Amino acid sequence: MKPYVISNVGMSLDGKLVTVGGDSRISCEEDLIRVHKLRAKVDAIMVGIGTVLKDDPRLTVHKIKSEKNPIRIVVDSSLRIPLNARVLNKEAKTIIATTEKANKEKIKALENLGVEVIVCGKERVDLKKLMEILYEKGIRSILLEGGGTLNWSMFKEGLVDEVSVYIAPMIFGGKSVSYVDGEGFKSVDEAVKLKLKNFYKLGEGIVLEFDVIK
Ligand SMILES: NC(=O)c1ccc[n+]([C@@H]2O[C@H](COP(=O)([O-])OP(=O)(O)OC[C@H]3O[C@@H](n4cnc5c(N)ncnc54)[C@H](O)[C@@H]3O)[C@@H](O)[C@H]2O)c1
Ligand SMILES: Nc1nc(=O)c(N)c(NC[C@H](O)[C@H](O)[C@H](O)COP(=O)(O)O)[nH]1
Repeated sequence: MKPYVISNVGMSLDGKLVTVGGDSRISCEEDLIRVHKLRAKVDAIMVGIGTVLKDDPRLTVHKIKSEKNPIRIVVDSSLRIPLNARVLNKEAKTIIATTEKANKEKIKALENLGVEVIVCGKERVDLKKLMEILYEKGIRSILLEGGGTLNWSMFKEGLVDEVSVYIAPMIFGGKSVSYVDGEGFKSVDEAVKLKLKNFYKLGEGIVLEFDVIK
């Protein structure tokens, strides 16, 4: 058994999550409210360490009123997370998923901050195993916020159930982080297939919502 996973991003029309210059101001204010309503509905929010290192996100519900904050999950193979990262603050519970490569002292330092460290995987975090562990902990829904590398692994492993994307009316061009990176599928047959279930204008952009066809 695994939690229900919703993948959400804000992306440019050409599918990028950030410009080649590292600027990721993509979602309009209305979309950020939509994202925080999503955050308020799920048990946990999950990102890769690349996102933490670039954005230093809080991963809490702060754009709308909410009684609780979801659990924050960071996938971080070699525990590169800085101890002063905002996602480690006291505003919500945080789980770091890492691998056997992780430095034991760093694990202790994180646990001293009240962070739960889950070791699962040798080189990279074993995401299938992680989903089972999180389900056993009572987590039934996860908002996967990216970035492109973690999104690839989650789609590749068939762990994503729903997709919602905000497409901003912008073209970034260049080779920067896209919605789903990684090695990619070789053929259309292998590609993840989606069923469009809703779409609507939001601010200057458009939101598309899909179910993943399993
Ligand atoms: N616009 C948006 O909606 C949005 C959302 C999230 C992130 N971003 C942007 O995306 C960029 C970060 O994306 P990224 O791809 O560099 O990093 P990422 O956030 O996807 O983190 C990837 C890292 O997670 C770790 N990891 C451990 N186990 C893994 C596994 N099994 N599979 C994959 N990764 C695993 C690895 O260290 C890997 O490098 C940043 O620039 C951020 O601003 C944008
Ligand atoms: N949906 C979305 N649209 C964006 O334009 C953007 N840059 C992100 N980025 C995802 C990142 O993980 C964090 O959502 C932001 O960096 C905000 O972080 P906060 O948790 O609000 O501090 N996500």
